[in-house]
Amino acid sequence: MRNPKTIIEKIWEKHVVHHEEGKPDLLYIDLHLVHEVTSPQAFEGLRINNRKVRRPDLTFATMDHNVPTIHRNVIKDEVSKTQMETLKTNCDEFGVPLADIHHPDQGIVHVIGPELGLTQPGKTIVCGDSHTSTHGAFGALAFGIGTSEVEHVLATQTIWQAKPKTLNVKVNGKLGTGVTAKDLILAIIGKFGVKFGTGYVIEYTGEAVRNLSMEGRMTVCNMSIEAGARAGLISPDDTTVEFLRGRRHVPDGEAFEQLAEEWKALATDEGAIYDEVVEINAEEIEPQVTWGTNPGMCIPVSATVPTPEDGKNAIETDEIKRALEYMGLQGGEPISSVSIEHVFIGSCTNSRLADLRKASEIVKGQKVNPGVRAIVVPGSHSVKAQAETEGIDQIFKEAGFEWRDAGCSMCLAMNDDVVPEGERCASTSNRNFEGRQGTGARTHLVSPEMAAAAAIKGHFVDVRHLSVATPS
Ligand SMILES: CC(C)[C@H](C(=O)O)[C@@H](O)C(=O)O
Ligand code: SF4
Repeated sequence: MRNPKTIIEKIWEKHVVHHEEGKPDLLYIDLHLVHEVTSPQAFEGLRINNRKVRRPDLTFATMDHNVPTIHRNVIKDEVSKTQMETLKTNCDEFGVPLADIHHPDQGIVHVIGPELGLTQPGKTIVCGDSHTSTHGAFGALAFGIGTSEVEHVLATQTIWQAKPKTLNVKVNGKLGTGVTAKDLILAIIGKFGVKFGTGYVIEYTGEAVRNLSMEGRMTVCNMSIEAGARAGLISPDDTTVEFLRGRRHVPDGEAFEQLAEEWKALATDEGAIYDEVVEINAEEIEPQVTWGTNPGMCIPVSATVPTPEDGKNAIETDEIKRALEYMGLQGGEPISSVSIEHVFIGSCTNSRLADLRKASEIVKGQKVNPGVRAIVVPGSHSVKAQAETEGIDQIFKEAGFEWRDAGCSMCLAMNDDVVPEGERCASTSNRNFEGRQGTGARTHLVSPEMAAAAAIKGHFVDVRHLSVATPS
């Protein structure tokens, strides 16, 4: 091959509408996803300027951040209510398809895109939401944008973007039994830090990445933003093609086979050069638990919480001290000795059917620890319905979990699902920032399996050594 290219370069080149040396490129956008929080001012801008949505057919909206997960019609918070009503009015007026709160397609925007087959390899995908990187799992160039950019894309179907640098995160070897995609991405961020991706689009490669399911790949790409990256993606392969086969927005028959070949040809060419490469060995990764207030503050479940003395310099020492204080930890205690009061299984990181299935395997026949309140919030209406068909809801309910309707929920506590001040939550979401799940709430990020095990035991446990038969 003459000029081997990364998938990032290939997608970029296909979408440049206007290029001027030394300036950002104007990129064509294939799919614009919209939710209630970051769109109101954008639509208002169109109205003021008397503009239309240029391609309503390439735009898709849903309600996810604010939606109640019990009593769908009772929206107590006025801001939430207004945002949802405004989205409905805007979509009606501008002709944008909307999966509203009662629609069977409703769900977290990053769960329904792939589910409906709207997310496809090679597409440029944007949304006024940082975790748009999730869609990169399909070999799409997908990134979050701000509200003024949402308006620009609505009006023009294009966006100004500086060409990003490329970073290859190569994951060698195989993940061990009981070690998940969530543990992999936490370990990556733990090793390289929350800023290592700044200015880059990451491509995840290597044996462990190839072996991941599409759900696992979405979990990894979802958290690219927590590494500071613009986006994260994985070159498409047969796993990608099979996930998309038969989905609503992909063609069928011969047209699909042809498209599948085009998709696979997008994969990074042998010998393509990245601006930067980092490597990690999958075999060394254990199930992870975050102990602090950013996703990089994570340790293997067998480890002890760091102390300020572990800081490599004054800044780090200070960061550890502050995080320990917020989290109500001493430092030096085994993370497995830390007890929790809440468990949240949900969010665009880990609320897909595969996540719920795996968590339910741990929960089956067990009881939620009496000191724990545990909730499961499926990522979409469709995930919920499928889980119910499989009896997964029953497993959770019999164990004492609450089984909710789809939405972002306790991931960021914009609805009623809040962790009270000073209380601790094992959460399958992607952010453990101060106040993320409620003022003063303490979040520990884990995989769905680890969250399920913590719900049963009341503290963190290594799922690999979990003896579910002997409750402790
Ligand atoms: C509300 C939205 C803008 C925000 C984001 O961009 O990520 C939210 O989804 C989050 O996860 O914090
Ligand atoms: S589930 Fe959480 S991370 Fe994902 S879009 Fe909603 S609020 Fe953001």
